[in-house]
Amino acid sequence: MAYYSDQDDYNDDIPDFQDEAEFDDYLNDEEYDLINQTFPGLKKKMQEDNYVGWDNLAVKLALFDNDFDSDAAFASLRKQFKKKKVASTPAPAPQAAPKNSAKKVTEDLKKLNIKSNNDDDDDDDWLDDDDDDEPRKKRHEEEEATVIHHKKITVPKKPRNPIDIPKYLETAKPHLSFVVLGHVDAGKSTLMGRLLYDIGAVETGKIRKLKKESESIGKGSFHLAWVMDQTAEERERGVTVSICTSDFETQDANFTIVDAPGHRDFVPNAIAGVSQADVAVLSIDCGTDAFESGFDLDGQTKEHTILAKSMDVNYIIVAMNKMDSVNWSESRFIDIKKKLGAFFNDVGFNESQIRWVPLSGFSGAGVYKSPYPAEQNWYNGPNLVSTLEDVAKILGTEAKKHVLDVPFLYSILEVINSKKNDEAVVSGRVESGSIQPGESITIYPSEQSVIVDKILTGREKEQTNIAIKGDFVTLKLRQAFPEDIRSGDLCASVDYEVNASQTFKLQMLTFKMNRPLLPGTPVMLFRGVVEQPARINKLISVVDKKDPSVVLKSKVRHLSSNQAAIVEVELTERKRQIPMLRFDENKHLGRVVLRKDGRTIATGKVLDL
Ligand SMILES: Nc1nc2c(ncn2[C@@H]2O[C@H](COP(=O)(O)OP(=O)(O)OP(=O)(O)O)[C@@H](O)[C@H]2O)c(=O)[nH]1
Repeated sequence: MAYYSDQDDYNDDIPDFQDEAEFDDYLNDEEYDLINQTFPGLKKKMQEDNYVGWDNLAVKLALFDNDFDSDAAFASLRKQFKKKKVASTPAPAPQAAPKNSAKKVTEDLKKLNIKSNNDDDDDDDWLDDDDDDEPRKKRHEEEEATVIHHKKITVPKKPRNPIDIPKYLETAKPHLSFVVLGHVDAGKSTLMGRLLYDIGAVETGKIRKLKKESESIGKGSFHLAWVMDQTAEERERGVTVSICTSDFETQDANFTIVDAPGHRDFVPNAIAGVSQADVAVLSIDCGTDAFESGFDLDGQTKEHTILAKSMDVNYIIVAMNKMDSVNWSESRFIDIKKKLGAFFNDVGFNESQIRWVPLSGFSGAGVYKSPYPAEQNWYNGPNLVSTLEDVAKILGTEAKKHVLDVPFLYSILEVINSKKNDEAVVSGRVESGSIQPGESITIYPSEQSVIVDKILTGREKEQTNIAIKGDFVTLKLRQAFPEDIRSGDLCASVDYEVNASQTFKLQMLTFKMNRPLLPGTPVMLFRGVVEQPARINKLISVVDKKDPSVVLKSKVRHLSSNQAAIVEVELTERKRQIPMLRFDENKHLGRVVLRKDGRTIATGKVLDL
């Protein structure tokens, strides 16, 4: 009886299946049921025993050829595929082993991301981070000890119904993602609730229900603030949630609001949110003294703004909120604009990158359709939605330059449960290039090559034939091992190589620090929605902030606040690596943030892997 492999011919009776979906379609109902009963167990066994090189189709064909007898199918698969060495496999005794076998085992372990016994990294170093990071520590500990590498292909599969991309780009609506930042109680949730409601993204019935609920607990004004949370709750949740997104559409553009749950008082979540946003909407409470307390004392507004700037967010839209509470006072608006403007300039935003919109999230004036009241007779500029549309057009034109002749890169933000065997459903953001149904992609770090079966977009999750840079889409993937996919994983064109290096060179800029930064310092490294313990291995040089090619000092013992430097960083977590990219490969994915003791100490660009 013939078994499937890349090289073998099939048994004459069975057609030459292109992929698993085709095989599933070939089965009659009874066979399909039998496959579904036997396949998960056998697949699990292949994974647990660390067989490599096989795929779902191979397992299914083995079952089919062996009349759905799992033991017989396993016996045949064992003949075809080899096991990969894992940590529990005892290394050969040193005296009996060939000269370089220990090195080989270590290398094999490295490939599998398994911490070797010889590894003297102290993963607990980073435990001195403050309590803020406690839940994350737990998550790291709970993660599986290995990343199983799967079958990787390098020859791309063509789209099922190819689209003329240049033509598509001429007419495609721009897409803009934005994160809402601001001090506690600055009116962020009310503003977003108002926006979604006025735009028609929330049904009136739902708002009525929320209003009733909020009034019943004496917090009538909260119904708008609850809209975002309710939308998030109703989504089908996957195993990991790092950020939530809400989509809405206007005549001129598509938008995604990025919401990092709990980011209000938890900077790491704000980092995750900012990392997925093209622009930041900064909500400022213009109420008497409220701005001053948010801006001067707490500093959250400042830290968020600095983070946004250093993470490639190049536009800031200032929602001058709660203007109703100061009777739409022009002088109050001017006063705050002056103070904040000076700070934005210090951070590196120039005038053309900042928009100021007076509004009231509560009444809706200045948000979308509601007109300003008579007292506001001094501002004739666009409202919040028109401002967002303007920026979407500018950035959309820019994004379209990064669609053709560049690799497809996609950050997975959420893994959504799927009931189907071998189907993974993921949501995330296209970081560069484009994707169409039928194309193959590889997911890192598990290196599994999968087929994009469907692309879903927008609030209604409608099917689309293409997604391009900047789009937030859900991908339905076939031939996948969903159990080995996590939020933070990276998808890439199959002919694009993503490096798995644990050590890399970083050009970084230090923030205000309490203590100097020494070689060996343990830190938490944030890249997009993932974070990993890391260590500053070497301080290579101090460079000029404006021109990093100018070395100011090459023997560096420590780094102080506000310095630009080239350093070597090592990821000390061996359990699961971050697929890294250089800054020159992708401006977004090649950026990291470093935190220590609950404070952001530096941001950086990955130079070399
Ligand atoms: N006067 C006035 N009050 C507002 C406005 N927007 C929000 N508020 C009130 O300000 C308070 C805080 O609003 P939220 O929307 O919950 O603020 P937030 O920034 O999301 O709050 P956190 O999530 O706690 O950071 C609530 O009591 C709101 O009713 C506004 O435009 N005008």
